[in-house]
Formats: sequence, structure tokens, C-alpha cells
Amino acid sequence: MTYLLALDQGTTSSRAIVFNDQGNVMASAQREITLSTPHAGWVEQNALELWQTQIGVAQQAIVKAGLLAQDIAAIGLTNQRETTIIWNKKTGQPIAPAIVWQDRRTAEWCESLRLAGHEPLVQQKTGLRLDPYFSAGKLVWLLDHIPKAREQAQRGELAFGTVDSWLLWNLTRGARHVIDMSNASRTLLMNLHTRQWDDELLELFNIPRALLPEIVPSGGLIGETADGLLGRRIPLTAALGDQQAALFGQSCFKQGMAKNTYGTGCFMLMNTGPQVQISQNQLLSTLAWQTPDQTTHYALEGSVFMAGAIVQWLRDGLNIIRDSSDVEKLASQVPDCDGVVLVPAFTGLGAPYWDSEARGMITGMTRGTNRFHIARAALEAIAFQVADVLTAMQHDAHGPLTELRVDGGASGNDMLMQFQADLLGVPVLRPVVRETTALGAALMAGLGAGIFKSVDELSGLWQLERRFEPSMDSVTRASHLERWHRAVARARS
Ligand SMILES: Nc1ncnc2c1ncn2[C@@H]1O[C@H](COP(=O)(O)OP(=O)(O)O)[C@@H](O)[C@H]1O
Ligand SMILES: O=P(O)(O)OC[C@H](O)CO
Repeated sequence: MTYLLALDQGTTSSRAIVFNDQGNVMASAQREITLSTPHAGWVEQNALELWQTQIGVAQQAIVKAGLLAQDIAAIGLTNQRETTIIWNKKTGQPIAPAIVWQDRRTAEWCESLRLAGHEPLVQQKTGLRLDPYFSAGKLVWLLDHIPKAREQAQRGELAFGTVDSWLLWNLTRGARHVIDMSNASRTLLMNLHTRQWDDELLELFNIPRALLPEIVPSGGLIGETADGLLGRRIPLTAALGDQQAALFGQSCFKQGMAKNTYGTGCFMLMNTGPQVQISQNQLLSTLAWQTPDQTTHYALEGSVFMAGAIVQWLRDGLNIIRDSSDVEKLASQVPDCDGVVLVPAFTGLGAPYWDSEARGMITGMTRGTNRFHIARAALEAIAFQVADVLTAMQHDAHGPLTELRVDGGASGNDMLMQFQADLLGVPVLRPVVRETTALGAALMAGLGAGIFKSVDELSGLWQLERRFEPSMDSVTRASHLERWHRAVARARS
């Protein structure tokens, strides 16, 4: 039997999963990550903790599977995207905490570039927007605020990377300073058409080129784990951003196929094939992956910042549930929200609104409103945001989607999935393996190591667990959406 190890460094935890070559989970290990918010709008993590937890769970997963390092044919890495780290090449020490994708400290930097009229050029080159979400602003912030960082960067003493770069640097003990193409496409610095760092953008943002990693394909030999880390050296044959990995793990290999991941946020990606398609409807264009045969796929993406995180807020902010999975029981105590709508604009709104100023709001409350209604409205809010993204995606795709594949922590919630299918009017398909992010990384690693000969060989591995059929009539659907859009308009004003 051949085994593949997926390393999945996410926002809330570091995970490692051992798969066999049929895509079945053999063993897994997971550790939570600390997140700190030292100022309003700031979100940071300790880069060393990301590395230490990730290597720790990798060792644990191999042991739990009853294997030795020599039994692992290859490693595939996948990660939270956009999160920005700069470290000293000599010491390997980060110069500051990692600035997490959710961090909004660079809102003013983005606004000034937007006011100067640069957004159309940036969008045409990168497929992205001038939003604090992406890495470039975070990188510039570090260069401008950490003493001596800019001079050191100019002298080539520092390295910039997203989480994949940082982990690959550590896994190879500094032998490789690289970034995979899908992660590079989230930095605001890679030209989506040439798949190279863009000199014009580097100049516009004043970023020294010496800081940047080498861009490598998502699948193919990147390097080997350093001696002593996991026992024997293991080939590192894949790296890709977690949402792109989930698209791959969902077997969305063909143009027009789409998935939505319900994690901390929600990320819907649709494969648009080998051509870049710049969105006309407030979505992002991104690189999905480049396989070892040099085939590149692109995707349209709708990123929603608050999804499962709303449920965490019910748990930690309102204390009305103990565990995230309790929300379904609470919400099903009432037949509907009784007019209550929750707009989860806690950190503004992502796609398709891109409004940093919008703030959270609960509308339609009466004396009869109770925690059951709030819990239900929280779940519905996840589905409403996804519906807005899907509408935009259908406009970009010039046609309706025929199905939506789903995964991520909150996709286990049957009530949410049924409401989602009802709102979309599209069947929602949940696979047996819901760890599709890790699966995607493992399968890509298998391709990179030559265990699988082509992507076609992988299509048969996807298995349906449950299909949610839409059952809501169109009048009810329209009235739900109308109430939601009215609430969104108020949260934005
Ligand atoms: N049954 C559930 N219903 C709704 N949300 C859930 C449920 N179970 C987990 N979640 C939410 O899913 C998120 C965790 O999903 P996961 O895919 O592990 O996230 P990430 O990859 O972003 O770390 C948490 O925000 C949690 O609140
Ligand atoms: O760690 P996750 O699963 O919340 O994913 C984060 C995304 O990659 C951010 O773009």
C-alpha cells in the first residue's frame, strides 16, 4: 500500500492526515492555534507556533497510522492563504508575528491606492482587489513598521512568504525559499497571466524583489524534509492554498465545476479552465493549480469572511451554545426566524460587497425573539452570503450551476445544507471524505510523486455521502432573499 501525508495548516488548527492511495483516511492529528487581536482590526499568529504545531502533528499522524517515515511516499502541503510572514534568512527567526488574512490594518493603504486610481490595473494583472485581505499590504506594513526591516530586505537578508513558504523553508531547513503558484496568486504581486512576479506592481508597492520566494508549480518535486525531522527524508511533492486544494479534493477538475467550503469563512471556487477569467461581478480570479505536466487551471472565487466563525461567536460571545455542533439543535426549536435577520459584518463584508465599513446587525427583533431565533438566523446568514456569491458566479459563468459540492466543518450541519439547497435552487452534494482540503493536497502530492499518472485517474475517488435537493418554492425563496438584502443594506449604511 502507498501512503501520502497531507499537512493542512489552517486558521484555527494545524492538521496532518495520512491517506492511502485510494483517498481513505488512515490516521489524523490536530492542534489548535492561538490567534491574537492586539488592536481593533488586527489579527496575528505566532509563526513559530504554526511551524511547531504543524511538525508536531505530522509526527503524531505517522505514529497513529502505525507507520514509519519510510512508508510515506510523499507529502502534500496546504495552508491558510494570504497570511504574511517575514523572517531572517540567517537565523530563521520571524521578524514579527504573522499577519493573518483576516487582519484589516492595511485598509488605509488600500484606500489610498484605490483613490489614486490603481485598482483597475491591479485587478487586470492579479485578478484581485485592493483589499486588506491580500498579502502585499501586510508585507509593506511590516517593512514600514519593523525597525530596519526595509534596509535588511534591500540587502537580501530577509525572506517573505505565505504560510506554505514558511513551512517549506522549515521543512527543508532553509534549503528552499519557494511559494506555490496558487498561494502566489493571493499576494497581489503575481501576474496571473504570466505567473511571474510583476515588476510594475513591485514598483508601485515599493517592495524589494530580493525578499520574494521562487514561484513553483503546485504539483512536482519541491524538495525533501530535512534529516531528523520525521525520521527518513520524505519528498515534498505538492503545495497549494487550502481553498484550491479543496477544489482539487472535490474532484472539480473540469471547467464549470464548483465547491463551497464552510470553515471559519466560506470560500466558493469554480474551475474556469486554462484561461484567466476576470470577474465582472465582484468576485476574485485566482490560480487554481498547476499540475506537474504544466497544465494550469484558474478559478473564480467568492470569499466570505464570517461563516463558521458566526457559530463560534454564538459560543464564545453570546454563550448560548457549548459546542459549535449544538447550534443545529437550538435552531431547530423554532420553525423559522420569525423575521429576524443577522448580518454578520463583524469585520465588514467580503464578496460580493467588499465593504470594510459595514458592521454586524440583527434586524426584525420583537418581544418574542429568543436565542432559538438568533441561532437560526446565524445559520441562515451563512447560507444567504453563499447565495449572494453564487448569484455573482452564475452571472460570470453566463449560466446556472448544476450542483454545488460542499465541505468544511459547518457542512456537517444538515439544517444549514438543506436551507442552502433551498435558497440556491441547486442540489448540494456532500462527499464521504469531508477533509477535502487535506485530500486535495495528498492527491496532488501523489501526482507530483508520479504515483498517479494523470488527473483523470483521480476522478473515480470522489464519493457522495448525501445529496440535499432544493425543496423551497420560488415565492418563499424570493421573500427570504428580499428580507436579507434589506438587512444588508442597513448594515452597510
Ligand atoms: N455543526 C456545525 N454547525 C455550524 N458550524 C459548525 C458546525 N461544526 C463546526 N462548525 C464551524 O466550522 C468551523 C470549523 O470548520 P473547519 O473546516 O475546521 O475550519 P477552518 O479550516 O477554517 O479552521 C468553526 O468556525 C465552527 O464554528
Ligand atoms: O484556514 P481556513 O480554512 O479558514 O482558510 C483560510 C483561507 O485560505 C483564507 O483565504
